[in-house]
Amino acid sequence: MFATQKLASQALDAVLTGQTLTDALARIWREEPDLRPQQRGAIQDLSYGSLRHLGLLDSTLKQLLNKPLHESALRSLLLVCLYQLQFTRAAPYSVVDHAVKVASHTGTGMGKGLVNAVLRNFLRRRDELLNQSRSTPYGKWSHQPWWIDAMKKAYPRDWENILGANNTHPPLTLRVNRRLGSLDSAMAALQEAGIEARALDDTAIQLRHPIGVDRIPGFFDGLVSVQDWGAQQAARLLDVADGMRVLDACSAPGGKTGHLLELANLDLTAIDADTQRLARVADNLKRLGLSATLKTGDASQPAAWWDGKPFDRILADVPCSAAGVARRHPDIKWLRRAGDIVQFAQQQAAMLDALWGLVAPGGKLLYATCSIFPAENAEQAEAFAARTPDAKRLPVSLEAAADGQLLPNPEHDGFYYALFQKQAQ
Ligand SMILES: C[S@@+](CC[C@H](N)C(=O)[O-])C[C@H]1O[C@@H](n2cnc3c(N)ncnc32)[C@H](O)[C@@H]1O
Repeated sequence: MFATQKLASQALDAVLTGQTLTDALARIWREEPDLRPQQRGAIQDLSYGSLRHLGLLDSTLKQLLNKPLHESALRSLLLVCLYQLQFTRAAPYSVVDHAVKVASHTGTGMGKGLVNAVLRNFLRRRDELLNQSRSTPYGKWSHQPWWIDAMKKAYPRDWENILGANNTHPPLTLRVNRRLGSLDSAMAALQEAGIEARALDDTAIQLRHPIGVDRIPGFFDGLVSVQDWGAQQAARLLDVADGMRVLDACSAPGGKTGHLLELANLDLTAIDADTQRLARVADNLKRLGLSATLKTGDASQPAAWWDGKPFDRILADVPCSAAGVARRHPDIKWLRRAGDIVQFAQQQAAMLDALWGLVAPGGKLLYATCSIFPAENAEQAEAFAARTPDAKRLPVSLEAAADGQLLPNPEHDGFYYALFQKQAQ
């Protein structure tokens, strides 16, 4: 436990000083190549879990300290330990013993006594401390106050469900490749492998317990892909047919590119601004046995990569705050600033305007985000429709959300879709 506790604290500390959790963990895997898979799993569980419940843990730690703790490495260690004591089955004496040892190797090494006292005090006063922490929105919902306020304002009925859903473990959903099999064949393969699952519709299968892709039957042969149910709506809504010229303008890592190509024989161009991420589109298509033209490019500057031939369909799955997938990336809850939403919205508007010029008359553009902030979603779509006379807004036929806004729940992540058709002039 010594190594996992120490390295999870380092990952948490990196996020609290501004790094993404993905980058923080990647650095740890690089620097500690000898970690066993089980240890890696434990480090992930501890760092993800601590970030999920950070508001509660932080509020509790503040009560246990007589004065603010400026040594950030020590503070992160205590937060991870409180997470272990409250949310895992680790034996309390072992958590405390290891934490004291980690503290002697952490920062100035002066925190051993403090760690021991704080953790033992927590064990003695747990209920009283947690009740007090949960009496504030920050402690109760483990989100930044501006985020909580924004959700209350945007979703007066649903905000508590949304914040609660953001703190749960995300579901793992598969998309059946209908070119290579059927829902029934995929369900049968799962059953044979002893993996409990249920169908969400005629293509999506949710596993009861998330597992690694190496254990999913048919994954490496392209029979199924991992894709949230909410994300699976994009390719359906775009309504593609054989022979169409299609642009996937922000394509990496290629989840929706692959789905589009599974649904019809398309002349598809996949763009992404990030060349390294674009390589993942190539990998995904290879696994599925599908192909597209891949180009590194900026969706808001098509002059640099467009050949001048209009597209029948464009998917604009734009970069966004990712607030709808916060449970998959709990660091987002702490790294985002309110001003980021405004910046994302400006970038998205520029992309929409630039891409609209590439749509053929009668063609369609689907605007998509994995956000739940209205500035990136409904307000963005309304503003675009208002300033674009030849854009006709089409209804999105989503059972789960007539207005195109899916909110995170046990079945799917938070997503937004708005569909526009270009009117012939
Ligand atoms: C939401 S992700 C796309 C997910 C992808 N459509 C899928 O389903 O797998 C947004 C992508 O936009 C890319 N991106 C960011 N800025 C961009 C820009 N100016 N032009 C094109 N792509 C951009 C990012 O690199 C990222 O891969």
